[in-house]
Amino acid sequence: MLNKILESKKNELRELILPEDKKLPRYSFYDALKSPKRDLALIAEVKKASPSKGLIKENFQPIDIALSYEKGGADCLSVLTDEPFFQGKREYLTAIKENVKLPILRKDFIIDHIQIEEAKRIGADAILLIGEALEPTLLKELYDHATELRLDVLVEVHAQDVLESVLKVLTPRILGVNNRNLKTFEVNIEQLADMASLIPTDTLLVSESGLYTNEDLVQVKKYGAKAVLIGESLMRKDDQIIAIKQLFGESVHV
Ligand SMILES: O=P(O)(O)OC[C@@H](O)[C@@H](O)c1c[nH]c2ccccc12
Repeated sequence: MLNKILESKKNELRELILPEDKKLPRYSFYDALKSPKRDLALIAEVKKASPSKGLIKENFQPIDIALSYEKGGADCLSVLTDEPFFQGKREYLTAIKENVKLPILRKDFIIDHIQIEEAKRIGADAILLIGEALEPTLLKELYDHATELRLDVLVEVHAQDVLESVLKVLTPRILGVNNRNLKTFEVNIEQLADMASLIPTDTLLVSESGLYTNEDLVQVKKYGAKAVLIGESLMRKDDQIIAIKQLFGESVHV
């Protein structure tokens, strides 16, 4: 699946026209994760569909979802902009930026410098770079480019050997371990425990994907995660404010 997505992305980029720079406000993704509202920072994802789950949200209202995430005390947002596989749109990100004051991660498959410029113009505060999708040299070049544009970078890896090769070329300020294998879609939370000892002490560790319950959060925190990135389990609920509170084990009065 990952290879299929990357092939399609290459074709998409041939036709990419850069949007105008809307000069939207910028917020620090890193700072928000560094001083979270709870003992574990939350990056809440605005996600309509995925290749593994199909349509996740009927009657998808991206701005309403993002506003509820903000009210529920999310620290940052992640917004899918990939269209063919996740039914995302870059317009969703811009519309959310215009309505919500939280730092936003652009969730897409970035393989080229032009997408970094695009991310900045549409109002992203941070981008995602996936270790499994990029040669280490290109990963480093894209990382440096984003940093020059003052975008934060979430470097994501799934496998331990990929983590090792990434760490040879750079020390990311924020590192995400994706519990989901993007090739097989299998989820494994425990593998974070084995990888945690390899992560540099100054790097902020994010546990991504497949987190559904408060027990899951307690577990990844024990493994050293300082933040979690959650989409599906929040999106599936009718009320995202209640969904966040339940996930964090807080009492909900209805
Ligand atoms: O919906 P979940 O299982 O809570 O996962 C969210 C997020 O981690 C997932 O959407 C994701 C992680 N890495 C990605 C890379 C591309 C697209 C999507 C992703």
